[in-house]
Amino acid sequence: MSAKKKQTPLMRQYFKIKDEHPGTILLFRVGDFYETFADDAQLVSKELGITLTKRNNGGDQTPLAGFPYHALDNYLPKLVKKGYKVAVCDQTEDPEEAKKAGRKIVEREVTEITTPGVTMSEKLLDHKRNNYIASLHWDGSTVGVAFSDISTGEFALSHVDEKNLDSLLAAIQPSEILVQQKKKNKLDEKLTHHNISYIEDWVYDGDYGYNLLTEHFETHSLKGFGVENLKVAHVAAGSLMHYMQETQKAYLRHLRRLYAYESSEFMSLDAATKRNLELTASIQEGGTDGTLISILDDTCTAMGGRLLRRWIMRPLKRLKPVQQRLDAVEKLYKNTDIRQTLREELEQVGDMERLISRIAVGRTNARDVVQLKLSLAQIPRLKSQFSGIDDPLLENISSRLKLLIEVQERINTALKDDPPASVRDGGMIEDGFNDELDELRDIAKNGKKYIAKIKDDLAKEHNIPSLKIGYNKVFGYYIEVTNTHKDKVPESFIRKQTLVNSERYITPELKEVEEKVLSAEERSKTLEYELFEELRLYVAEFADDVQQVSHAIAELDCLQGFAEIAFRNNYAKPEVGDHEEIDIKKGRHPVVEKSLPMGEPFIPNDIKLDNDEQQILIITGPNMAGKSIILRQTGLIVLLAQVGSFVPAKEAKIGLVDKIFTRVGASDNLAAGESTFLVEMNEAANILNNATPRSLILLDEVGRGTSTFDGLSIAWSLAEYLHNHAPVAAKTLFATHYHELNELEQMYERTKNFNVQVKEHDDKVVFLRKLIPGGADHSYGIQVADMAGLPQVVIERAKEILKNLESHSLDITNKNGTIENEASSKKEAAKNLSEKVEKQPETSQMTMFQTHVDPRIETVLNKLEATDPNRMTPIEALMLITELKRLVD
Ligand SMILES: Nc1ncnc2c1ncn2[C@@H]1O[C@H](COP(=O)(O)OP(=O)(O)OP(=O)(O)O)[C@@H](O)[C@H]1O
Repeated sequence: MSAKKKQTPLMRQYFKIKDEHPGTILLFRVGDFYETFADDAQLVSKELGITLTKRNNGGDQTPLAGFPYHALDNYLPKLVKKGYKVAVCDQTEDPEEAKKAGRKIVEREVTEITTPGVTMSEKLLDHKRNNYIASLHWDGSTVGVAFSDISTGEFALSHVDEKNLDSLLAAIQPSEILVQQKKKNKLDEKLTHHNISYIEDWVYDGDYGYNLLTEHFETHSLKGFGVENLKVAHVAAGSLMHYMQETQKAYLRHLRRLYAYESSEFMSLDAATKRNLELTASIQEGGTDGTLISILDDTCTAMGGRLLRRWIMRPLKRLKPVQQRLDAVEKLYKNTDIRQTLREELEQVGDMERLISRIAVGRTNARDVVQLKLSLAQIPRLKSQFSGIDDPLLENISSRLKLLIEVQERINTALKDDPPASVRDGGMIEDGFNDELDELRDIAKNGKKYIAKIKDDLAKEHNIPSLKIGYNKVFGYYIEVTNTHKDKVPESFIRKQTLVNSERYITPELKEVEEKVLSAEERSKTLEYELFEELRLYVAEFADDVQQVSHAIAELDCLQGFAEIAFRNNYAKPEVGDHEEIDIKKGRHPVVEKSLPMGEPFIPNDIKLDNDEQQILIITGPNMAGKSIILRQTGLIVLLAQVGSFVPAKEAKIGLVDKIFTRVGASDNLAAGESTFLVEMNEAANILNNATPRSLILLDEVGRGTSTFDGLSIAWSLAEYLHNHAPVAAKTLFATHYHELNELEQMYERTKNFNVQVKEHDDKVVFLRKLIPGGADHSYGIQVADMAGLPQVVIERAKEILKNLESHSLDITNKNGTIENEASSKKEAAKNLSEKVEKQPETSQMTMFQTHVDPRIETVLNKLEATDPNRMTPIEALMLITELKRLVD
């Protein structure tokens, strides 16, 4: 609303600035308040629960909502957490200056825009996770991606094929994504679930982006960063740099380098797999309870915590770096003393990575700088721990731990150990650091002493023992005399103020001293600020070094964390190799084993998968038997191994996996507004199109989101496809309630049946949780329902119905002949069935589905069998159809 009619000068200024910052809430500083007007005021008042009032605007009443300036740190994060962008507009001159220059209102400028993806505020950042903003640019099916975390200085570029974009975004989980305005109505639906900011089209034109980057990095090209060839990503990176500069309004001197993010270096995990494996967020509440990271994070620093999250989201795919991490973990695992000391030292390291970012950009104070110094002081202690360890990765980390002594010393001599939070009020700089400052401080201090002396002298001279000297902003130092002694006051005192019980005066002598003290104090505050700025810029010059050290510390922290967890939770070092076998002995689920009720042991299981004999394992077993847990623990063990961690197993041989896919049938995706079954099928299609022989596929009751027959058919043909169609042939665990799938074992040589064992005792099921070869013959669904406490009458009735269904299906089976009746051996049976599948799909379907035949079909068949159409009148035929219709309705 930029009203063009008569406006007050203040409102005119407001609307001008507001128009210059579309899409943001403008917090407009007026005196001691941040105000919002018009539509912003309505919104802010609703979102923050603050009062909505009105302000006179040239006769009109403009809605107004505001809060005191000191509440900014409280309210601003609340708005940004709700997904808004917030621009802070400050007064950039003293009202006195404005008056002198003949301006009616002070000048104002937007000093910072905070958005979900671009912030340095500790109130908005989680110290254990990166806050990424990504930028996308398309060229055909190639997507140029740039992403950055401005709070740590990371800035990466990548090219991905459009179909892999989901996986990349799942790995970085950006809080905000930048897209060119003209793509607005053409975005893929998956992307629209992200927080998207649309950027003006011109930013994507020509060399603008590339030039912005080379200007910032002060280079002629981007060759030195190894990203020169990522042309499409240059445009994305340019728009990202443009956006970050526009919002931060500062020189981002801590963005020191670009790097190429090679998706091909990392195992691919799409968003659904990350969700299903509950890596960093639980499916139920979205929190971290019950997630892999909640078990695995034993890092001691914020930087380590963030890196661990990145590692978990991007497991490695190449052997050498995996082995290097595992070897380093082993060294630290075996060396408990060193590990414990390292942990103690790491506990003392602050978040250097974010400290240096704030210092570099200028959103900082002396406390941050002192904190940085204390963290740097830990480096020699960390380094000294490595002397006894012979390990290439740990040695490499040690060599990257630069001591940065000169920075520490400079901070040490410049700053007091416990400086105040404000940088404008003095008290930060150490005595003896700057001569002029020492002199000014002396004057201020002596002046105060002198004032105390004046007080004593006056009290004595005029015999007023209670005479006081005070200070306020309005008339500076004053003498205060209570009414009891009023008559003793000499004429030389100049009266300034009358209070209820006392009078206040000044004297020329007092004013003279005051002038000296105050100007010295003012000057020293300004000088302290200047000295602090000088120090800040000096420290900022080391941003790159501090970042490198931070990365080394983060890596060390993750490795020691893995070692500590392995030690505490009894994990084993996996044997990772460049082969195609997965052989896990006594594997456990890292999260479930920690959350079982007291006294209930976790039952470990073996899993062997390969590309020759056991490519597809069909896992059956009753509800609650533990099928899903076996699938998930296999996925997690493979993932942990490729992250470089020990694994919850007695032994594990892991052939490098390039992608893990996990699908759970009928998973809820109502938020996305899609039918659960459609989602399930989309996901299945995605697997078949992307899996390779190196992939691991975990299918948990896929197909159950539709009718039994459809579901079974889909599950069956999925398994067939995975077995038969090169290049898929991916290792697959298929948990299912469709016992019919067990027939696949007879037909396809690399398919094997397993079941999770249970025992029946007094009509109750006892879960043994053991995975054994062979298919399950029973579902025990009714017994499980009984255990869950369904009313007894429902259970009894269910048993009756089941009996009925089973006897009907038996009849049909007998009519068609069972596989066992037709064939003497299992092998032959398989051959028979496979022939049927190939030659006579209808017959084979009957065989496959026989235990699920609807009893109504049988009735219909019986009726038809007893009918001779040649002997029926048209009316009789019509009546028969009506009767059959009634039967099936
Ligand atoms: N190996 C195990 N040792 C101990 N408890 C286990 C084990 N596996 C599973 N459980 C327990 O059994 C519960 C059910 O396991 P899970 O969800 O895997 O069953 P399921 O066979 O997939 O069931 P459904 O078919 O109903 O989905 C788990 O939540 C866990 O508490």
